[in-house]
Amino acid sequence: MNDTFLKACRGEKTDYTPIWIMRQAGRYLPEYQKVRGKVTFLELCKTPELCVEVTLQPIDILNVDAAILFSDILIPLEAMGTPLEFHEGRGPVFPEPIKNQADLDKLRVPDPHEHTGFVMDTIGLLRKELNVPLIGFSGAPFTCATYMIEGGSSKVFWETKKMMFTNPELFHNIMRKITDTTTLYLKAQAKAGAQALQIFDSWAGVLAPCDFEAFALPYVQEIIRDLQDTGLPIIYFANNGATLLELSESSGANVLGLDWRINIGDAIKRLGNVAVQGNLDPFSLLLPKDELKKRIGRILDDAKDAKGHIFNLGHGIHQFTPPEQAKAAVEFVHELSQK
Ligand SMILES: Cc1c2[nH]c(c1CCC(=O)O)Cc1[nH]c(c(CCC(=O)O)c1C)Cc1[nH]c(c(CCC(=O)O)c1C)Cc1[nH]c(c(C)c1CCC(=O)O)C2
Repeated sequence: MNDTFLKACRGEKTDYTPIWIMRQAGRYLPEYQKVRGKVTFLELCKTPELCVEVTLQPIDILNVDAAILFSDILIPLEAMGTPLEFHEGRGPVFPEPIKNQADLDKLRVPDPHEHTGFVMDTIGLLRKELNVPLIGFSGAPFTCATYMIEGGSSKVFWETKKMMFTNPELFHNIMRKITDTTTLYLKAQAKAGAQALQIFDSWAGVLAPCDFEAFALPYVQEIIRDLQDTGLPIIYFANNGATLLELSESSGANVLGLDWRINIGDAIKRLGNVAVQGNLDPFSLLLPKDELKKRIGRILDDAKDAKGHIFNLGHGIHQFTPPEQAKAAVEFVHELSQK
């Protein structure tokens, strides 16, 4: 069992810097495309045997030090009772976005086994196959709320911010229900066998620090507090969150994910007793190999004083990235960080 990733999460000494890649299972891999060609994305997410297959693909192909459950942050939201669709080229769509309290009242806090049993089944199956740790995950309540309020992806978050500022009570009621759902969902993943949990706050960076503190952070803090009895390391990734670093640390997470917009050494100087994960710009995988290697070396060097460093990209790998570049990056991290 390769436990380098878990050691780094806990801030323990490791023989080398572990690496995994956000969205490491996905469309940039022809092996994924082949499985995905036979089913829709949601069918894939709901078929444990196929989820196991695509979760394992990058472990073998890239030689990464951790696996991440194949699923999506929107799966538990659909389980709350709101229809979810994925449209080719447009991403996720919630055709019935939450507009008022009556819309919210129609949604439940789902039992994770009854409504998302396929996720727990996938975790159980994966643990029998894996020789690296398995990361479970969810979205953070704010990021989840944006999808349910906007009805899908957004650039300006008009509906979300309008609700925050003109009907904060409804906004907080939505956050309450998503938080209760998320806590139960992550606890169930821990019980099913996940060995670390990552909370993705992809859109946290669109908030002013004061609004992040008032509308988003308390719910993340609550989830992390309620997960303490699982004993699992928790990774909190607030994308575009360089201005939110100190607040993010107060989430109580063991590890903070960093995007590429901040120098990792500067981030570490601002933080206390927390490990960091990141932070190579996903697009720098397109650099010629010698330059890619130099960049990786610089990040490893800048992170040398970290309480623990897990190498990763600063956000998900782009779908047109050549897989051999990702493979080379993993090799460079392992080679350059060898103690
Ligand atoms: C915001 C968000 C989503 N999903 C996720 C986030 C947070 C991370 C981030 O900020 O990138 C998280 C996610 N989505 C997926 C995983 C699987 C595990 C892994 O990282 O390998 C994880 C961890 C699979 C997926 N989730 C999705 C795909 C592509 C679906 C396909 O095969 O067509 C995959 C592999 C679809 C998805 N799912 C989501 C969107 C916006 C989209 C469409 C955009 C796109 O197509 O890239 C919501």
